[in-house]
Amino acid sequence: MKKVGLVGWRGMVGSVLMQRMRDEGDFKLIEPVFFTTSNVGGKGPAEAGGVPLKDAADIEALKVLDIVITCQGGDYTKEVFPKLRAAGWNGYWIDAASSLRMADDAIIILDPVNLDVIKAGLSKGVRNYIGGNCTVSLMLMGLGGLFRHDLVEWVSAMTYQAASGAGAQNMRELISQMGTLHDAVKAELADPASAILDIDRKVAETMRASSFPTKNFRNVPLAGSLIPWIDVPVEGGQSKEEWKGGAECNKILGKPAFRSPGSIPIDGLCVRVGAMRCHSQGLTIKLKKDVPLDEVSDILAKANDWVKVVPNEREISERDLTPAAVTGTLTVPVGRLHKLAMGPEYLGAFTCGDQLLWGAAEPLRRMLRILLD
Ligand SMILES: NC(=O)C1=CN([C@@H]2O[C@H](COP(=O)(O)OP(=O)(O)OC[C@H]3O[C@@H](n4cnc5c(N)ncnc54)[C@H](OP(=O)(O)O)[C@@H]3O)[C@@H](O)[C@H]2O)C=CC1
Ligand SMILES: N[C@@H](CC(=O)OP(=O)(O)O)C(=O)O
Repeated sequence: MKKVGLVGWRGMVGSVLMQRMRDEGDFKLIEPVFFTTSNVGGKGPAEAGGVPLKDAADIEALKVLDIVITCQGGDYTKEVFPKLRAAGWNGYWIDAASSLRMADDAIIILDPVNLDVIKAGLSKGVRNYIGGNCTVSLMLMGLGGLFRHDLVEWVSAMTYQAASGAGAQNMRELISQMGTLHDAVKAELADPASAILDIDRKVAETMRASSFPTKNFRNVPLAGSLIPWIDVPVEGGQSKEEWKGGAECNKILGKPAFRSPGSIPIDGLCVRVGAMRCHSQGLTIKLKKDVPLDEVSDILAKANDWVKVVPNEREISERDLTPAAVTGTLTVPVGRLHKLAMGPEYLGAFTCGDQLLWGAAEPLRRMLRILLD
């Protein structure tokens, strides 16, 4: 049995990964070894079999492993990965963090979309397999069929990203904000005769007050508002989250580097909204030719087992194409499919997916299974 080290297993992404591995029986196929950065010698999960947690910075302890899966974060990767390779370790490194994604000796993993790229990497001896950015992975899970059929000239993605993408503390803060807003107008809400503009004014005053809980969202409200910037600025007016759309999508698809000849232009604006853990995206897709809508639906629906085409009708879109419907599931609905006013090659679409499942944990455990097969 392969010895598999798990680092970051108790964090938010790690906990989702652990649950999925339990659900799919992955632990029966491996000898798991659990690590920690904060509690060496402490008690691991049930799967640790009573073996105390090992030090995640201990290169000697990591060196004996066949595979390391880490959800610990980029700082851990930057610190430990180079030392482990420098010590001669030749195992497989599977990572949720972005640090190594664009490295020449790393493959970005999303096997329902790029199993061919992963297999080519394995046969070339690539040892580093990195989960993609959540927004990118969810877009490709939804639209993979159009890319596979080489129908896409370019894509503009306007995103509606959940609090979970910013971390566990941000999810808590979003709920605190919601509660604080409700508390501020509780009495007025209970009185059907109260004026809505008074309620609105009080809500606005509350979210602008210095006492409003905003520490984790860089001192701005999210509940009742939105944040039109995600991650650090990069060149050309983009945020890094927006840059990842082009850079990572092309790499996942095995295309030339973003902005070089043969790559697919993918760009847009990334926005944080008050959803909990599902990222949504409104997409404008320039097709290479006028493909009839029924063909588009068919191509999308057949691309993988998780994508679900939602008919472009009001009730079913309101019900099925939302974070509330999708959260906690692996289903990636894609809908609002229609040709846009710009012309028959311009396709409008909307998709939504759980950013902790396909956006983070699921590609990692599936890569493990590919290595075990
Ligand atoms: N959040 C997201 O949406 C995505 C995150 N990622 C990547 O995954 C990495 C981890 O993200 P995420 O899981 O959100 O980070 P978390 O902050 O939830 O967990 C990271 C680590 O923090 C430590 N930790 C400290 N206090 C606690 C606590 N109270 N509960 C749980 N863990 C605690 C744990 O390490 P220890 O047990 O060693 O103390 C844990 O492994 C990110 O840095 C990013 O690189 C990738 C895709 C999406
Ligand atoms: N940046 C993403 C979450 C994330 O962790 O992305 P990445 O894995 O590319 O660092 C968000 O805020 O929604």
